[in-house]
Amino acid sequence: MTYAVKEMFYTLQGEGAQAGRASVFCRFAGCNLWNGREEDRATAVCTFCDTDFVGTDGHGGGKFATAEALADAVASKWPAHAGGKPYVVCTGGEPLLQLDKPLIDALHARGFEIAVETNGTQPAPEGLDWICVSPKADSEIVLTKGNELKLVWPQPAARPERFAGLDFQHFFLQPMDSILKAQNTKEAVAYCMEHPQWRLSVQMHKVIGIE
Ligand SMILES: C[S@@+](CC[C@H](N)C(=O)[O-])C[C@H]1O[C@@H](n2cnc3c(N)ncnc32)[C@H](O)[C@@H]1O
Ligand SMILES: Nc1nc2[nH]cc(C(=O)O)c2c(=O)[nH]1
Ligand code: SF4
Ligand SMILES: [Mg+2]
Repeated sequence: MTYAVKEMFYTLQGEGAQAGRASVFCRFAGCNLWNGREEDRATAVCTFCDTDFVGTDGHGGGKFATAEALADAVASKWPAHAGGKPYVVCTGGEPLLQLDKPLIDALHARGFEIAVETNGTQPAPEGLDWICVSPKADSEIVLTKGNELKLVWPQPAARPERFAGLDFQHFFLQPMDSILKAQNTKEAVAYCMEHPQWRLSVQMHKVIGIE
């Protein structure tokens, strides 16, 4: 299968329980909850996306004809002789529209631990090492277990209580980045203090100004 990748870069994971970890980000093109066009944002299922995932024209992006070719491109972003466990975060767009078993096998063969950032509406292939599900509005999630559930706050149609009983190791509230970010952060802090099952995820990369 051909993989469409918007961009690829080496940075620190900025969100959730793995925040601070050196990671290759592989941003797949396309999403099932928004077409990525600003004129259609208001009527999309997911209306607050902070990411351009349309096309394959970003830095390190492109169309990759095989899993081996894409895995080679990911591996080329990990610094030689870096030591540590190579880590790739598959995101998007919605990565589970494209990430499949051949790509998982090809990344594992190159020594990578594989994380995914997903909206939870697609089943996950076998073999992922870290699954972060971030539910959106009233979309139906089929991925009801994983490593972390990271809910963007506020979403009136997706309250934390709806997800608190699911089978995840970590539960995060992440303030929505919008003109109301300061207010959203205040509210998320208050919710976490009242419901200690939930922890705050600040988008660290935006605070410190890295990709
Ligand atoms: C751009 S999404 C791509 C992966 C997948 N489609 C998803 O939604 O999980 C990556 C992460 O950014 C979060 N996110 C998107 N827009 C955001 C915003 N405006 N403020 C805070 N987090 C946001 C998503 O909820 C998700 O956890
Ligand atoms: N540094 C950094 N950390 C991230 N964690 C999740 C991201 C995403 O867009 O999926 C992201 C991102 O875009 N940059
Ligand atoms: S589901 Fe993820 S990629 Fe799709 S529009 Fe929402 S935040 Fe963006
Ligand atoms: Mg991002």
